[in-house]
Amino acid sequence: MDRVTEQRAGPREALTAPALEISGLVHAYPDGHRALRGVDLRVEPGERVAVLGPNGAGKTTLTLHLNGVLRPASGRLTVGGLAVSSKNLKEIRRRVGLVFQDPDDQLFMPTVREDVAFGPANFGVRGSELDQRVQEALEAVGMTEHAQRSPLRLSGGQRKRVALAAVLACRPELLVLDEPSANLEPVARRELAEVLLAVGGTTLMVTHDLPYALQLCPRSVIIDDGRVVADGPTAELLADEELLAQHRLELPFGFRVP
Ligand SMILES: Nc1ncnc2c1ncn2[C@@H]1O[C@H](COP(=O)(O)OP(=O)(O)OP(=O)(O)O)[C@@H](O)[C@H]1O
Repeated sequence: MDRVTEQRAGPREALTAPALEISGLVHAYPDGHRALRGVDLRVEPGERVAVLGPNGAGKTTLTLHLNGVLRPASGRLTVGGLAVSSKNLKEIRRRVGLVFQDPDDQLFMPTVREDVAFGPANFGVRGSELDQRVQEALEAVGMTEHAQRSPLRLSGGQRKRVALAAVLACRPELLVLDEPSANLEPVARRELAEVLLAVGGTTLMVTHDLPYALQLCPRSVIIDDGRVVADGPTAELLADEELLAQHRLELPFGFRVP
């Protein structure tokens, strides 16, 4: 590991389960490629953590383990103290809300409302509670007035908001976002940042957008070649030019970490 900066001061509460704990996670794809080579990561409740790293580092592979889409070759993951395993999969999927990079992978119902209701309905939420969850999630992302429209007719930024609302309506304990700012125009990118800051909660955000990581996530981890190579305050990691260069990370031209 190039560098590990301990972000949290003081003794840890031994009795409080971490929001996410990953130890020794190894993943090999069927062709034998080892995309994760022993990842360790602990995220406390309420933390917002950016996952940074070059193309092919293993970031998406990591996120797909968090709700059991991929199974590890070895290692262990827990979410709120519960092991990610086939017997716990339903509860793990209730706890972990994964927002994919491309909202088209997530939205498939005739209307926005039905898309946002789909997840909680699938977890058994019905009637007035379902209505309330849908309404709250649409309000949180500023899409209430579009509830009856087809997701197909929305802009890319609006579709991203609906995909986020669909996950928020499930009230996940851990929100996982894969490239939330990708393909967004500057205004939509800023508006989504405002939504994410207002939503709060424990969040893991994979991104190549380093200023976005700085704005939204006090802590970042850098993954390269299937391993965590740095973990610390985002401002400190992004101010370390040598560290960034070593892992093919680059701030936009002229951007200075305040
Ligand atoms: N289905 C697959 N079969 C074999 N190898 C794969 C598969 N999917 C991904 N890989 C490989 O695993 C490694 C990690 O890929 P992953 O998509 O997790 O990286 P990433 O960090 O998310 O990259 P990017 O920033 O480009 O999205 C890469 O070398 C990739 O080629």
